[in-house]
Amino acid sequence: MLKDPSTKYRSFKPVHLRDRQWPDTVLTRAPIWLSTDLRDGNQALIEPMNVERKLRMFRELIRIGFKEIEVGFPSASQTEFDFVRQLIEKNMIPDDVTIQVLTPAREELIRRSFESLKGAKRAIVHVYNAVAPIMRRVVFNMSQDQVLNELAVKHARLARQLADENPGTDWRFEYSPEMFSGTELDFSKRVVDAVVEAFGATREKPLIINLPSTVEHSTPNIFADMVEWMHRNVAKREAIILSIHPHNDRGTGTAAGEFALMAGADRIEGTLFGNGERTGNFDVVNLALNLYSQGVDPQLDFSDIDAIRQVVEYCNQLPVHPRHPYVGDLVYTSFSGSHQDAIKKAFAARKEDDIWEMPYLPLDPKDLGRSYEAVIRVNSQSGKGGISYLLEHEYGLSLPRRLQIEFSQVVQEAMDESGREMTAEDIGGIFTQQYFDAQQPYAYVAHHLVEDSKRNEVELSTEIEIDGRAQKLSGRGNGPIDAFIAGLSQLLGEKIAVVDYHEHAIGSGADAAAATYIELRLGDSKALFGAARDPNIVTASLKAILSGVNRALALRGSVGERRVA
Ligand SMILES: CC(=O)SCCNC(=O)CCNC(=O)[C@H](O)C(C)(C)COP(=O)(O)OP(=O)(O)OC[C@H]1O[C@@H](n2cnc3c(N)ncnc32)[C@H](O)[C@@H]1OP(=O)(O)O
Ligand SMILES: CC(C)C(=O)C(=O)O
Ligand SMILES: [Mg+2]
Repeated sequence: MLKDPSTKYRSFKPVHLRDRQWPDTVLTRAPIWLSTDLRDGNQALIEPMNVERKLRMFRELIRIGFKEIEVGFPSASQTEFDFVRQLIEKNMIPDDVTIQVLTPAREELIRRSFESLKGAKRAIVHVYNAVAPIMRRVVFNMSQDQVLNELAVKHARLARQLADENPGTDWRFEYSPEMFSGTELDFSKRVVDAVVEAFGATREKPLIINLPSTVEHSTPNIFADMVEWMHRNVAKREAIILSIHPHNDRGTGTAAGEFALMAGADRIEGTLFGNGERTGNFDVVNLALNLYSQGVDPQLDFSDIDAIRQVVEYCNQLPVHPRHPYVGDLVYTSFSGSHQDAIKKAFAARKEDDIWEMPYLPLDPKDLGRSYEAVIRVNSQSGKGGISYLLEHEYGLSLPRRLQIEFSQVVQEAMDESGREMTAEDIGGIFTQQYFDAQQPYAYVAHHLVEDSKRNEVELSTEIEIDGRAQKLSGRGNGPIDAFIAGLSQLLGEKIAVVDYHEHAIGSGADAAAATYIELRLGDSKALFGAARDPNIVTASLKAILSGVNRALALRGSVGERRVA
């Protein structure tokens, strides 16, 4: 029998932390953010950024508001080295921004990294070495003690010494026990405690201890437990800025980041839209906007998110997925009818300063520089709500409910035929053709209205065309609609009953027009709508009646039987 292939994997072990605190914590302020777009993001690209692309990204990160930016791995290549030099020599680092460089715990690479930073006002030197059992065994062939002493402590001392030799720079340090997520917790603690001592970290001059899920191995609650365990058990917590660096192998990088901040981390490293090794680094935009949509200022500016996406796509030469949280082309779009209906109603109910409570829209697209245009798009999954939303937003036409139902059937038929999405323009075109242009065979030409105030009546003389031939009508009634219906019924030899009437203004000032929707029944036909718009409100009503009559006749197929007086 074939062996079950899943047996070659092991399940992750839970952390014994019975009194864990993080599940009840609520995040109320932004963490310290570090962007590693120019390092971890860059090292994962098919074609790493050249200096021009790196500069473009660097400027964008500053514009967004990052105060700590990992600008590269200067010992990796001349491009990386030169980029750091350029930032320093051309004085391109704002006073409130600190650059950071990464180096492995290897002497020559640490020395080269310090060389790249010569003349910097401030800098963070980030030293890492792997600590996980798999790396100790297959890469280093070292015991725990050897990794602790010969990699971590020895190189921490070297970094400190090189800093002392270059006092012109305000040095800070970061140490990462790489593969923390796959390492025994007690060993991670031993390494971290030893490195904190080796760097001489104090409350006043703290060391950044960065705990990476270099590879995401477990559910995010386990990572949070590990971070809380470290937060509570390291020897000198007061001398540490506790940082985290999640990856996204299981697709839960954002959740791991959020939980770990709840678990006591002060700082988080990630990239814009989550570019990075394999499935990517933790997505800073995702978490920042999660905070924002909970009412917490993330201290990063994403008010023009599409412009940021453009820069990121240019620099990384990778597209951002259309469903990517907050930024994807489709993430503020509802296609399904019931969603559209709820959004339309919630927009109508919303007042200017209300708390944002919008079904299916966790965040106001306007806050990110997005318009409402793409919020509702209509395809075969859509209903009357979406269709009438588009007519209202794009054309100012506010259809009465029964007309929404009638018109959505017309649109559905057109969509079933074409099988494709309908744009607002398509829908506007169908509405115009079906209702406003329904002026054949009976077309409005002119009218004259005389009020008979004594009898509380009006007398209406109307000129219409029937298939292009002029025809005069006259009638009396309690208003122009009543009077016109009287004349028209006589002409047609059929009763016309007005079932419903709605009218509203479109636009204002000189360009204002009236839109009129009249539901009528011709003879014993089923009731249907006519609609018209015109700067003159009476004209709009008369045209709407003719639109309804023409539509009823067309539906009945009796156009040929009409009567001419
Ligand atoms: C999780 C992370 O993202 S960590 C950051 C990873 N990023 C990068 O690696 C990008 C930039 N890296 C590079 O350009 C190169 O890897 C360099 C320049 C750093 C090093 O290149 P090389 O010296 O050619 O080594 P290479 O990377 O191929 O292999 C690693 C070697 O270093 C050894 N090594 C790894 N860590 C250490 C260490 N801390 N001390 C000593 N040796 C080490 C490995 O055992 C291996 O040795 P071997 O060649 O004897 O088998
Ligand atoms: C160097 C470290 C922080 C890293 O990128 C990782 O472990 O993912
Ligand atoms: Mg990483």
